[in-house]
Amino acid sequence: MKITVVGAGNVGATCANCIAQKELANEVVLLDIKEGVAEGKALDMWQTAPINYYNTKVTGVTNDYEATAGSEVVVITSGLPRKPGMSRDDLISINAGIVKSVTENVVKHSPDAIIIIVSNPLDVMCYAAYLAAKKPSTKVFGMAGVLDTARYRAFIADELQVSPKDIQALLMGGHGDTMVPLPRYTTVAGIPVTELIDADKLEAIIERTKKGGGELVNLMGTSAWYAPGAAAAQMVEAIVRDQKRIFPVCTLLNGEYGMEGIYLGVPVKLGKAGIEEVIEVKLNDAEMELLKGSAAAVKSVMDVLDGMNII
Ligand SMILES: NC(=O)C1=CN([C@@H]2O[C@H](COP(=O)(O)OP(=O)(O)OC[C@H]3O[C@@H](n4cnc5c(N)ncnc54)[C@H](O)[C@@H]3O)[C@@H](O)[C@H]2O)C=CC1
Ligand SMILES: O=C([O-])CC(=O)C(=O)O
Repeated sequence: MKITVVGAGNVGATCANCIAQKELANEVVLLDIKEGVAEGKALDMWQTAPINYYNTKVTGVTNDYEATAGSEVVVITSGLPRKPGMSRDDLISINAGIVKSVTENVVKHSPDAIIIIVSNPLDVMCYAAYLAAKKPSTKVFGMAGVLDTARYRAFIADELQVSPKDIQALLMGGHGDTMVPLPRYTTVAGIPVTELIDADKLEAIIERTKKGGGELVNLMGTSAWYAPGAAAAQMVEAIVRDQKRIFPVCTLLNGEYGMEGIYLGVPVKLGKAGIEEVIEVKLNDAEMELLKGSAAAVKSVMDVLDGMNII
């Protein structure tokens, strides 16, 4: 089995490395447009195989989609990351064209592949890839919620001084500052988080989560990669091992949550077929208002994409 990661930058290389270390495929192909970069990073990774004891062959190519042919899963990370002072939405003018052309090339060589989008602005890049791929939306979706809930769970673990393994959480909406962490659906080893952390502290954690990407951009001058790469690899694992994991994933809504024709983060079941089920949890009025607000923010960026007339 072959898995391709497009974009051998910070996130793509990290994701490919996680996939190889978990031995999720026989071969991982890393593709980039920058001459030699994917080849170099793949070679460097492959030289960790004798140290980290894995067999997955990692190869790198410069824009050669022939080498990606027959991939079962393709992760698309190509595109610009933001710099301090920018929002993810500011990336649309460049990244929309990149995601469109990459998706077309991917589908040409791997028509049956499940495509996971990582490039930002995430929700709208999923929509762009869906339009370019001309495939069912169950096979074209995006990584954001796994990362955003991981940040939220890590902050809760810090606050309570407990293992991050014991924090379960749900977060919905777009991958922007309007995302909706849901404390009512957050537990610590089954205990509602609201019984363990007081409301003010929980609110501060929620606010930090919503701006979690920006916090890292301000620290590093570019955006995060360890957790994003690992999060995308965890989605790949759920698919190739048919795990039926329940993750928040950016997916096209077809009436769920009263919304239609918009990519938004909601809980789904992820397995061999891609998105096997969209799960509709009950939201109270306040939660629903927040979700609608987040959807409105995504919709305004979708309108920018439509105005670009590239797809
Ligand atoms: N969905 C999420 O939660 C997250 C999304 N991101 C997004 O992921 C994207 C990648 O971020 P980084 O890896 O940090 O950036 P990076 O700049 O380190 O890597 C991007 C790579 O894409 C390559 N690339 C550009 N155009 C290409 C094309 N047409 N074909 C193939 N490769 C191409 C570049 O040469 C570069 O190596 C950004 O848009 C960033 O905002 C980053 C973190 C989390
Ligand atoms: O913040 C960014 O620009 C990158 C990203 O999506 C994240 O780390 O959540």
